[in-house]
Amino acid sequence: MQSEKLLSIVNLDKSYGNHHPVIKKLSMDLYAGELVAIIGRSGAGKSTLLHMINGTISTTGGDIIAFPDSDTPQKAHLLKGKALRHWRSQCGMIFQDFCLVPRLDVITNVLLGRLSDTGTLRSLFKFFPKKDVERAIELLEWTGLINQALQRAENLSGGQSQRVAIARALMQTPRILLADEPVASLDPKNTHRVMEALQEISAQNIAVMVNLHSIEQVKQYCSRVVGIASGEIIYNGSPDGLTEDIQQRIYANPAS
Ligand SMILES: Nc1ncnc2c1ncn2[C@@H]1O[C@H](COP(=O)(O)OP(=O)(O)OP(=O)(O)O)[C@@H](O)[C@H]1O
Repeated sequence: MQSEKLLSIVNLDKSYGNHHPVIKKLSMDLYAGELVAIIGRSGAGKSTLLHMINGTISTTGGDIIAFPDSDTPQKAHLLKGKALRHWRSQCGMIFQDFCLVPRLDVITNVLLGRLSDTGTLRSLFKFFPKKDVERAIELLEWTGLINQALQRAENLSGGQSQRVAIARALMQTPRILLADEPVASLDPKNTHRVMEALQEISAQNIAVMVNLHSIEQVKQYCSRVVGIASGEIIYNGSPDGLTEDIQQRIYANPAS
């Protein structure tokens, strides 16, 4: 049975100001349960793509359709205010530098994933509904960090911090998780734990889209890979089909 299509990106364009376009007529779909790697040279447009999906960077042209086959498809790139906040709760994001609040304890950092629903003031005074606290505990158990729940986030290692960031993103029970170079600063052991966590998330029928720099990681963990060069898709398919020739085209110097 075909998985549910969660996202349809159609002829997406992006230019920053009057500069050359960084994303050009890019089209791709995303399905529930996939772990899709986005690869390409530095500057190829990978982060820009993820941020446009999440609504933190505006688009210049084209469409990002959320839940295209549902009864209520939405143009995600046009959402504002409450509707945009709701989309971001359905489409979580994690980053290379984790973006935790260092002086807050680990469990509060996870609970901050519910900020849009809880409200800033309540969160500041650590008033969280019981069901949210129970969910945060569950997520910390899953990430193997329950013993660190009351430690300040600033005392965690990079790998632990990234797992907390993942738990925080999962607090909203998103349908899609976007990960912008989540293992770029991690050692091999922590990279493995984070990539395994992303695999487990996709196995829960969540679509995961991850920017990666290592072909080895793509082949080891991902179900599909999209190779981008200068804002255009060069390859979209199985990691096994990523031949030397295709890799050369993806990583070719744009000036050559
Ligand atoms: N705010 C901005 N204003 C102008 N140009 C920008 C801005 N953000 C990104 N760019 C440019 O857009 C292009 C794509 O950048 P982007 O960060 O999306 O690439 P990337 O593939 O994620 O690179 P990396 O792997 O180094 O993170 C680059 O040429 C970059 O310099």
